[in-house]
Amino acid sequence: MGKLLVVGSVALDTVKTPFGEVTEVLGGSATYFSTAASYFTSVDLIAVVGEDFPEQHVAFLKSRKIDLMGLERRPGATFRWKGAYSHQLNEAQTLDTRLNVFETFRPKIPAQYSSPDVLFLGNIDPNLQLDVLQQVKRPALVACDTMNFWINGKRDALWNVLQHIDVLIINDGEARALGEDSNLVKVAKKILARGPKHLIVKRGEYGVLMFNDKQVFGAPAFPLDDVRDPTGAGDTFAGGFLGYLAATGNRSSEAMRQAIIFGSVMASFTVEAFSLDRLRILDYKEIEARFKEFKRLTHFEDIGA
Ligand SMILES: OC[C@H]1O[C@H](O)[C@H](O)[C@@H]1O
Repeated sequence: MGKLLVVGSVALDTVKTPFGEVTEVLGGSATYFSTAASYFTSVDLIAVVGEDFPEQHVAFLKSRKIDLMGLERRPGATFRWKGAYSHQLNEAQTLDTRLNVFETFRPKIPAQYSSPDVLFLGNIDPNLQLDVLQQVKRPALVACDTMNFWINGKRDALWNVLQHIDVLIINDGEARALGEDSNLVKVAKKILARGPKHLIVKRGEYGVLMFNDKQVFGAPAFPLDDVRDPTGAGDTFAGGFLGYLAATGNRSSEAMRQAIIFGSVMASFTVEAFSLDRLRILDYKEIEARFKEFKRLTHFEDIGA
């Protein structure tokens, strides 16, 4: 089982969707990512929280066997995010962001974490992503996320990061902004020419596309009776995807496709409830069962010669 290192945010979220609202619940990109990945492999987490971060959340992350040696607790308040969704549920409207201790976060990689098999650089300043890369022995697989704020504000630093990574995992809006084109196929060609071997484009309810120089693979989002809160779905996808690849150590195109489906399966559970509430009560048998349902959902016969 490979070691997976993640750097990103741990937050307290206040979220409103047409199906309810929650206040100051557990959130953050690294939280969703590491919880999803913990169903497949062992995870080391690098993040920062303030003095006010509830002990029960630490206990939850520990219960998932996530290594928290790299979870810094600093004087001040934990990062807070407030968002709302319309009936569309595809895009969050950010109502308030309080970076608090996250504003001065400078990830320090403990010696014990410095040789991961897989590294996920969550959505932080690209200069910090580069700094993390310099602190570790080059893992077999490096993936990263980003957002429009960095695409527009620190484009050169971001392109520099992309030269050093294997997989870029972003949503369709971010991909179009980075590739400066509305056509995702053209965007993928542009981005792949600049470094990453694979580009994964998350398209919310439309699923996900994976591009590399040989092929394109697509998976739908799993059709669900109840979608209550899409927060963290993309991070959960990345956690399932990289968790599975870290666990198997296999980088074949078959394994990459399975990983896409495991990522989609994990994201489909996250959106069924607010915060990490569905992931908290998930067991591996449910993950396998939904993986198999996915296979049935997307299977069709060849028309023959
Ligand atoms: O990526 C999801 C996270 O982004 C926002 O920053 C929230 O903290 C939320 O949990």
